[in-house]
Amino acid sequence: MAEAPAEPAQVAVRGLRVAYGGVVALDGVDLDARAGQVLAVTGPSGAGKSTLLWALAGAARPAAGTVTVDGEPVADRDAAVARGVGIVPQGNGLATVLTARENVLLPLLATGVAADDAGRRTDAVLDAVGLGESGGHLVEELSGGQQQRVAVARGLAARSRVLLADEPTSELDHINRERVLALLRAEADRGAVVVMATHDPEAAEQADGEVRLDEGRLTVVRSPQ
Ligand SMILES: Nc1ncnc2c1ncn2[C@@H]1O[C@H](COP(=O)(O)OP(=O)(O)OP(=O)(O)O)[C@@H](O)[C@H]1O
Repeated sequence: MAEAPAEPAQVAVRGLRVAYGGVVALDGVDLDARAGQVLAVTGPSGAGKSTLLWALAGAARPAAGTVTVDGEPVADRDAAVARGVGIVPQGNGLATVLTARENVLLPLLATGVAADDAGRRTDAVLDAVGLGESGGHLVEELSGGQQQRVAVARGLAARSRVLLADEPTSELDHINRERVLALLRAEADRGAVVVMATHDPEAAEQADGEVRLDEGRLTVVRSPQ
């Protein structure tokens, strides 16, 4: 994997339009997201939140406009990964026939992290999400909320410069939601750009800023302080 620069990331979206056939998912979206801040993306179902996150992750091809990280266009997923952009996808994207620990560990090994470091990181993030005792369980044996926390752990383990989290608390009880929000806050404090799509008004409230999508159009609800 190309080594991502150590400096804080700058994310900029300009005039972004993404369409799936005749369905316009994003239309003329402008956005800046800064290191050290958690930005919430809210809006009704189908408004374009996941599409925006995938565009930031280099996995949605714009019909118009640009997504840049550090001023460089994010043309595809490889380019995004090279700039240190990671995503916790909606629905978790875990391999259900692997253990929780393997789901966190294997991507680290695949990106060249040394085995002992990868093992330590994996155990630390599973502990952080409250799953230190469950690492050996197959994902398919875990509850939906436990699976969601494994996906968050996997996102944390990557130590991304830009961490995108799509509904990371949707399956969680109060205690675990607060735990995950605190971990996302810690990622921002570490210097990451954190962008979180959420339906949860209380989660959005805890973010530094909030933008809302409605039928693919973005408005700023609260500018980051
Ligand atoms: N792969 C796809 N093919 C066709 N249309 C799609 C595809 N993905 C999303 N869409 C459409 O694009 C629009 C935006 O979808 P998106 O998933 O980005 O919304 P969302 O705000 O994340 O919704 P939710 O809150 O329900 O997850 C919707 O009209 C959706 O039906």
